[in-house]
Amino acid sequence: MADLRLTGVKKDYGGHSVIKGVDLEIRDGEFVVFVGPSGCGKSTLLRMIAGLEEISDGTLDIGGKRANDLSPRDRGIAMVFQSYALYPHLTVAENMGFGLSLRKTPRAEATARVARAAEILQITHLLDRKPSQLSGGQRQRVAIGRAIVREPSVFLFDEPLSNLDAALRMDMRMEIARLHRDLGATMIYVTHDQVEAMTLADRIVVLNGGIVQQVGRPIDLFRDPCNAFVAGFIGSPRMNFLPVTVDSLSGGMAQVSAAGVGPVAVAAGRITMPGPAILSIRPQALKPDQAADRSPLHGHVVLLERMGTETVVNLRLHSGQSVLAVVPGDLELQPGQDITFSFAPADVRLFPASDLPDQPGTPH
Ligand SMILES: Nc1ncnc2c1ncn2[C@@H]1O[C@H](COP(=O)(O)OP(=O)(O)OP(=O)(O)O)[C@@H](O)[C@H]1O
Repeated sequence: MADLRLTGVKKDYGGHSVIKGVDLEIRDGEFVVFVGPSGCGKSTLLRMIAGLEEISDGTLDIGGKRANDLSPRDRGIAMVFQSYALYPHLTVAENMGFGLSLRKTPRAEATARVARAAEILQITHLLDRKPSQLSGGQRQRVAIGRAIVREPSVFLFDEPLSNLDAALRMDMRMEIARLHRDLGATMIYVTHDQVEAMTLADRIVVLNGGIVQQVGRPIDLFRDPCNAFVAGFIGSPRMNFLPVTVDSLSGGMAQVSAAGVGPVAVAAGRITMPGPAILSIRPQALKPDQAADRSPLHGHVVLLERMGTETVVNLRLHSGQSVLAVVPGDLELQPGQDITFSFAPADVRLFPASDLPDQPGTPH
C-alpha cells in the first residue's frame, strides 16, 4: 500500500515560512500533480515527501506509517529530477543499476530488473552507452528507468520534462501516462505546464504562497474553481476577470452590472453582499454572436493570434478592459473591427473583489 497522508505539514527556513500547513490525502495508485506559481512551495513539498527536506511541523504518513523520521531510502520512494542527475562515467545500465548495487541487491536480480525497465522504456539498445552519447529525451528515459528498477511504491517527479523540446515533451508525457497505467504506482508530479497537469493528473493540487488553494479533478478545477486565483491559474488562454458591481442578491443569484456588461443574473457563489465583485469568463465561453439568452460584450478587435484550428482574439471593450476570446480559426476577423461577443450566464463565475486585490477597479 502506498497511500500518503499529510497532516498540518509545515516548512520554515530560518523563521521564514514556505509551507504553511498542508493537509492532503493521496490514494494508493493515484496520479497527483502539484501546480502553482514559481516559489509557491511545490518542490519543497515534494522534497519533504522524499525525505530530502526535514518537515518543520505536522505529520507525513506513508502506507499508514509515520514517515517524518524515515531516511529517504526507507520510504519506498523514487524521485526523478529535471536535471536527470546521471553519472557521466557510468553506462546507461550502470546508471540504472547503481542504487541496486548500493543496496547489495544480488547481481542477477539487478541485471534482470535493469533489463525489464529498459524494455518498458524501449532503451535496451542504449544500455552500453554513456550519458554523453544520448539525446535529452533518452537521458530522461534513463533517469526514469533508474527509478523503476528500485520498484518503489511511490514515484516523485520534479518537472521531469522541462528540459525537453515541445514534441519530445508530448511523447514523454504519453510515456509517463502509460507507465502509470502499467505499474499502478502512486505518482506525485510537479510541473509548470498546464497541459501536463490537465492530461496526467487524477487530481491536481493548486498551491499559492505555501497554502493549498484547491484539490480536485482537472475538469472540476477548470469548471468550478473555488477562488479567482485558481480560476486564473487553470486554463489557457488565461481567464478573463471583469470588475463588476453586484446590485442585488436573491435566491443564490446575483444581479450584476458594469460598464459594457449586463445587467445579468449569475450564480452568487461566495458573494453575500452587494458591492464590487469580479466576474470570470473563460476565453472559450465567449461567442462572437448575440443571442437573446446570452449577455453581450461590445468592443473592438486589437490583435489576432491565429493558431490554425482556432484564433485567440484580443479585444478591448468599450469600458477599456482587455478581454481574450477563442474563436474558430476560419472565422473572418480584422484588427480594428467592432465586434460583439456574448456569454451564457451559466458559464461565468462570480468572486469577491478581495480575491484579486490588484484588479483594476476593485478596492485594495
Ligand atoms: N534551502 C532554502 N533556504 C531558504 N529558502 C528556501 C530554500 N529552498 C527553497 N526556499 C524558498 O522556499 C520557497 C518555495 O520554494 P520551492 O522551490 O519549493 O518553490 P517552487 O514552487 O517549486 O518554485 P519553482 O516553480 O520556481 O521551482 C521559495 O520562496 C524559495 O525561495
